[in-house]
Amino acid sequence: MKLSVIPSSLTSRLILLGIVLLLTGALGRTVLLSDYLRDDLQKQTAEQLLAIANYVAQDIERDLADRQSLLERIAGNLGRVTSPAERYALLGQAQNLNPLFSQGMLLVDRDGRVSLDYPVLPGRSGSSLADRAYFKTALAGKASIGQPFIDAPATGAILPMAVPVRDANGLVTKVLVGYSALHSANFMAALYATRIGNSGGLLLVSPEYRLFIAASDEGKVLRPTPADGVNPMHDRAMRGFRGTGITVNAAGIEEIAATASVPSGNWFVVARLPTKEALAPLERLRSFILKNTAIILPAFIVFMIIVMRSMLRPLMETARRADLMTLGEIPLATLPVARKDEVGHLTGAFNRMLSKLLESRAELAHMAHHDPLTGLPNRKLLADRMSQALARAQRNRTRIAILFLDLDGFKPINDRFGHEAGDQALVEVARRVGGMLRQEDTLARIGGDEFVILLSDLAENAERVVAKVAEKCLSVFEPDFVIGGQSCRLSTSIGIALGDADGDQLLIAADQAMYRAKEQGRGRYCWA
Ligand SMILES: Nc1nc2c(ncn2[C@@H]2O[C@H](COP(=O)(O)OP(=O)(O)OP(=O)(O)O)[C@@H](O)[C@H]2O)c(=O)[nH]1
Repeated sequence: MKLSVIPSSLTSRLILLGIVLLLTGALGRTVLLSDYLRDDLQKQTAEQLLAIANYVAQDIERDLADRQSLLERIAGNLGRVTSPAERYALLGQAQNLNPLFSQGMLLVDRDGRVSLDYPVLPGRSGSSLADRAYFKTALAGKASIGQPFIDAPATGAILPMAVPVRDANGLVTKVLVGYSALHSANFMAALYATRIGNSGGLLLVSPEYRLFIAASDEGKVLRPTPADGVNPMHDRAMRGFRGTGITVNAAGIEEIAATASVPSGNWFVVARLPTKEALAPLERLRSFILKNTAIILPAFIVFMIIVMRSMLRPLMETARRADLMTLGEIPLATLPVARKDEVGHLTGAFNRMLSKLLESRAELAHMAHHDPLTGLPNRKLLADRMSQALARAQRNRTRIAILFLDLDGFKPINDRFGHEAGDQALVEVARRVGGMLRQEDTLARIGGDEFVILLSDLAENAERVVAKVAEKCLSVFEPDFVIGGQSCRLSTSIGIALGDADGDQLLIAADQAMYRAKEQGRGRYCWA
């Protein structure tokens, strides 16, 4: 990802990250759930279809068994009567008691000719069934179910069933045939009417005749089954496979299918449902998650903006105040630590850094205004104090005094005892002279062995006061100095200037007066 597309604001980045996580989460959930649920749904659908197929197959099996046993009972009774009228009455009675053969019953002679039909319908009596396989099987002494056929469009497909009629010796004398309309209410009407889902349904298949015997889809009834190779699962079912599977039907639609046997008819029931429909809940779940995410997203963004702003407010405030400090719009000062979190930590660190900065700034300021050896104010600070004192003097009609001190014969001390010993002597001079001054007076070191005393707010008796200070100053040099372990004498020459106008002029005047003191023998003071 190019850096330029990442927003520079932390809030925007976190919101962007949140959106990415939210979308990834939604997408991840959709993909993972889809995979997990797809298998589950397919398995569950297959199990349900198998249960339906088994249930329908058992129902048909029972219907066939009921019909066969009814037919056998009637055939048994027929064997005991001989006159056509009695036989007709017997058939009528049986039909009235249990109308399982909705299209009636036929009594067929051994040569295949229909000798009796109930109810009497045009064209049936006298017709021949000699070529029908079910007739031949029944004639051979075995109950049989024939290939369904359509007699008249109104009745739909009819299923013929046949049983042998035996005489007292057990010989097959006739064949009793029963016709059931497949879609009659007490037969397979339910199968015809059953839909599984919107586009799924049931099929009853005869592998023997390669026919759809019954189907939820009326258009398939008595139509040939697909050719081999068109529908792999159908091919397996035709070869005897019973169970569940996923296949592609003749129309090219993938479907989940389950098969169950109807042994009496040598048929099998297929319960099927297009996979797309079976997995529809998955699609609904997917679109629910995506819609949900689309609804949540704006709320999430608003929530994130509010939370981020509230969490980052102290940070923004810290940055704002730090900006103002660097621009000099507010004084450097520590910031309040509002919270004990990372922002609080950062603010604390900022405060500590600021303290260090203030300390080193104070140190620098001190260094800029003080003599590093003696710690006394330097020439710059002296100039500041002089200008302040002069301003006061002009305001209050007072004067200031400058006492310019230059040590006498300091060079030989340096030469004799070394520079370090000379430094000690300078520090001692600063200590002694500084010690005899008042708090409000200023002692500055402005050069190698040059010191200046600034006395301010002097009134009428200025000369007397200043002279006294100059004398005291000379007196502090009277005790010997211990330099390099040896006692030495040290003195100073002092030039004094009094005034209230120009500080530089006062300094020059005091300096010149100091030179005169040197000329007059050193260890004394001279007035400018
Ligand atoms: N130890 C030390 N010596 C310094 C320092 N700054 C200046 N000096 C020395 O102080 C001396 C001052 O020179 P001068 O005032 O001409 O020497 P002086 O012997 O006092 O002469 P007069 O003022 O005429 O009495 C020089 O030798 C400088 O090297 C310092 O910080 N430490």
